[in-house]
Amino acid sequence: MAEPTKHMNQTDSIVSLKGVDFSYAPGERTILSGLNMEFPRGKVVAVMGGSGCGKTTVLRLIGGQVNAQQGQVLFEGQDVGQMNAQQLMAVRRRMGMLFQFGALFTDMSVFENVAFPLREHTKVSEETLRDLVLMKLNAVGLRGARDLMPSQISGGMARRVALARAIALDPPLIMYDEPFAGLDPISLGITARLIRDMNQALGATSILVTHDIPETFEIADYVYFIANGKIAAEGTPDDLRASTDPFVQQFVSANPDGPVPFHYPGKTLLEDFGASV
Ligand SMILES: Nc1ncnc2c1ncn2[C@@H]1O[C@H](COP(=O)(O)OP(=O)(O)OP(=O)(O)O)[C@@H](O)[C@H]1O
Repeated sequence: MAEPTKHMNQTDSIVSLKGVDFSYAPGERTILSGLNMEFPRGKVVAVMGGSGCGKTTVLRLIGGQVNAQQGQVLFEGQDVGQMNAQQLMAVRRRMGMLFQFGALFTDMSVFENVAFPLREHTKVSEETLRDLVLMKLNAVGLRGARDLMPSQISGGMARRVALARAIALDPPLIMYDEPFAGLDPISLGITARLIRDMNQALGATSILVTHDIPETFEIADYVYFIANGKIAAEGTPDDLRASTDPFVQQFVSANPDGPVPFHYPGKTLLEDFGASV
């Protein structure tokens, strides 16, 4: 197993997880156990791993939607788990979030979707708001689509609108939960490139929860693999491609079986069918 955070600059992380233990309810399965992660400013960091390993849970911990039972989740040096509702609201303004499938408000135009966080959280004039929204839409190539409704645009375009909305308040941290899910290969490539470019343009830090190895390795500076509640492997995409660790190999080569088993634990074939195959 890799040593935690061995390549990371711990002194300038926007988010740090330190010895985090988490389960959804007392006595329930431990999802994360003694987890240490660093998310350095300015970087794109991917969080990968098998289905149900706790990737989205990491984002929820950072956003303060759930709290660790042990350890600390630091955002800009402050423990998110210790914040009151008002402090949480203030820090969430500094976190852009692109949810799984990037759901848009279906009864609002593309323009109004991107304007929403600005209207909610700022008191800018209509004129400034218009300029800000058009700038964000321009950045994702959809300035011309401002008056369309979500039902009139493709899935790939919707994802880009959701991205423009996530960055509307110029957050220093952007979290993406499965940003590539359900996209065709071209939209997928465009979205990946936009995530990288937005990070650069905003001087932000991006956390990317995803299953898509090729796109992720193309744009991430650093990758964590979670398994069994811990960091099973970590490194730059080049480190991981060169790794001989069977766990990393299974993911990088997309093998269905390996250290991460294909079968959910249960009865043996012999017990279920009375025969071994
Ligand atoms: N609200 C909840 N209450 C109880 N258990 C939950 C809750 N949300 C998630 N879980 C469980 O916690 C585990 C981790 O879930 P999580 O969504 O973080 O996984 P993930 O790695 O993001 O999975 P996927 O890649 O399939 O989206 C899963 O086993 C899931 O069933």
